[in-house]
Order: sequence, then structure tokens, then C-alpha cells
Amino acid sequence: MEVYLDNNATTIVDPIVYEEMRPFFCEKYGNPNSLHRFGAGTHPKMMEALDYLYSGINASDDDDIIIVSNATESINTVIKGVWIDQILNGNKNHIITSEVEHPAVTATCKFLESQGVSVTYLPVNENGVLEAHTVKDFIRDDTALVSIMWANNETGKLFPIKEIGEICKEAGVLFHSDATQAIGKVPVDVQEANIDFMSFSAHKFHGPKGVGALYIKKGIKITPLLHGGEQMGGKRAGTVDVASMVGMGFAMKLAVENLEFEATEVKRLRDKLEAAILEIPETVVIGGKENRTPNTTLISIRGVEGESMLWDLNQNGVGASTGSACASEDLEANPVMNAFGSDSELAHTGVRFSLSRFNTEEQIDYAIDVIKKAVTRLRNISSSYAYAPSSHKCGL
Ligand SMILES: Cc1ncc(COP(=O)(O)O)c(CN[C@@H](CS)C(=O)O)c1O
Repeated sequence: MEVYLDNNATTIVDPIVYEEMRPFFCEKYGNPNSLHRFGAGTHPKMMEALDYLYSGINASDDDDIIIVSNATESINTVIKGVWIDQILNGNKNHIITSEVEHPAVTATCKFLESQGVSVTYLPVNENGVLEAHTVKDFIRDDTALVSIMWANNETGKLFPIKEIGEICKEAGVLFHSDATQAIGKVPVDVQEANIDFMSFSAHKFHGPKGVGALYIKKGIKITPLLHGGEQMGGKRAGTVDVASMVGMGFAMKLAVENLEFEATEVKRLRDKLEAAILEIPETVVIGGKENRTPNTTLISIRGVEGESMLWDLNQNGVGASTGSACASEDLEANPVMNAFGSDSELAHTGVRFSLSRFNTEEQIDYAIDVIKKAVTRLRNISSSYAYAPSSHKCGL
């Protein structure tokens, strides 16, 4: 049996989405910017896709949603656009983000630091969540942007976006949220959250890889990352991937329709998997169980290297990860777990399981059996692990 439990890395394209995309490869293949019928033939479904995207995040008609290649491009567009407009050509020189953002945010901020920008990386609490008041404590007169993720990709922890939005609005500071791991898992309402910019990727909610979006609140201008065409009103040059845009729109429609299923059935299967793993001695959910996306659990299994666990699971058909896929190559301690203050040994033992609406009870039952056998096998061959009941307190 094969069980895919790495949906925070990427998801299967919903077959319904795939069918919506198919006509735009060999039938309606015109360039949407062409004036002839071949180009105009793409417009109805593109407009429908935009409608689904706008309603999916409760954007108002006067807001902008720019189609980009992925969340990484969306995030770079915001951070570098604000840098150009507010810092290079303005009187600001400070950006606030958090220690547990995705590298698309932290690496871009590190680049800006190399260009002389001051960046504050806010710490998270023992549960891996940023407390809204810390944003207020660090906003300065020269703060150009606050960028905080809606949900963490490794722990699933949800951040106080509404409160942070209110703080930024009151301070007159632009607020960006990376909602890549929130769309399709929890309700996302940009108007309620007082958000100025928001980023997401379609392949996180059963849409195609290689397409994402940047939400820009009405009235906000930002220098584009890409120049050289009038697509997206000049806000993102380059011919639009029509099939992917249509796919992302329809995936958003289905994601919103399935939020209740995520909150009930997907959560039930996640909780079942998690509870079974926690029956194993010296295991702990990193960040705790509260206030999370319904599909994610990051579990530390003392005495079992994360990479060894992944190899063993993979040999038995189960796909998971030790944290974000983009960091899976390096054997460094998990930065998110480090941010929690976990000890270095623990920071190498995290395994992330992230489910989707396509997982079944039978798959979870099989995965539980495989995981328990893998832990026993790996602990038995471990030179450093010896179960001592007195050390059962598996704190961070
Ligand atoms: C919060 C967050 N923000 C941005 C990205 C980047 O998405 P792209 O479509 O690759 O551009 C991701 C993708 N995180 C995957 C791959 S690293 C994970 O395994 O956690 C993310 O989780």
C-alpha cells in the first residue's frame, strides 16, 4: 500500500481540477493577450477562475489578485517591492518578520539585510506561535513592512493574523501574510484580517504546481518584480499560464467547499494518527495540539533520527517529511524546532505528517502499523537510545 502524508509539501491535483485544465493545452491554446478569437476563447474561464479566487479569500472587487508562478514569487514581489518603494525610494529602513517563516520570507529578508535593511525576526513562544503584542513592541517609525505567516508549514500552528493586522493598521505599517499553508485548511478572510498583501500557491490545495497568487489590497501600489508586458495590468509581466490559472481557481472553489470536511474528517484522521504515535514512549507533538491546521502534526520521536525514519517509512510505502521539503536535503537541526528552544538532539527527531481529503481510514491504519514497527526497529539498532522510564518527560 502507498500512503502519501506529505501534503504540506505538495498535494495531488484534484482530478476535477485536472479536467477543468485540460482544454487549455490543445483546444483553447491562444495567448490571452491576443486580440483574435483564439486568445479571447481563454477569457471566460480565466474570469471564472478570478471570481473563485476573489470569493475564496473574501477579497473585494476593487482589490487586486495577481497570478504568479508560486508563493515564493509572490513573497519576493511583496518584500522586494516594498524595499524599492518604501526603503530605496522612501524614508523607511526596517522590516519585521518571525523566526519561523518559510525560507521564501527569511532568505529574502536576509538578502535585504545584505543591502543595508534592518530586519527584526520576532521570536515565538514555547508553542511556536508569535504573540501579537511582540509585533507592537518592535514597530518603529521607519518600519516599512510586517510579514507574518498565517499558518506554519511544519507545525500547522495558526498565527494571530487578525490581531497583527489591527496593530499594523493602527501603526500605518503595511502587513503581508504568507497564507500558503492556510488556504484550503482554514477560512481565510483578507478583509477581516486587515491584510494589505497575501501570498499563496495552488499546489498546496490540490491545484497544479507552478502557479500562485499575490493579493494586493485596493489602492496599494507596488513596483513589480517582473517587467516587460502588460499582463495583470502591468503588475506581473509574462504570458499567463492559462491552464494553471484556471486550475488554481477551481482548486480554490473546491478547497472552500471542503473546509468543513477538513475540519472534521481530515482532522479526525490526523488526530487518530497522532494519538497512535503518542502511545509510543518518549514522543511529543512539537508546539502542542491547540490552534493548528486540521491536517498537520509534527512529532518528535526521541532516539530516532528524522531522516532514518523517513527512509524506513518510504521503504514501506509511506511518504512523510522531517519538516519543510525545501529544507529536507540539509541535515541541520530543524530551525523551527530550534526556534522553540528544543534541545539539539530533539531538533533532529521531528517527523511531519500532513494529511489531505484524499487520505482514507485504511491508509491511516496502515501508516500507524508501519510507523510503530519503524520506531521499534530504529530504536533497537540505535547506539544512543536506551528507554529509561524516568526520562519519559519528553519536554522541549
Ligand atoms: C508557508 C510556506 N510559504 C511558502 C512556501 C513556498 O511555496 P512554493 O510553492 O514552493 O513557492 C511553502 C512551501 N513549503 C513546502 C515546500 S518547502 C513544505 O514542505 O513545507 C510554505 O509552506
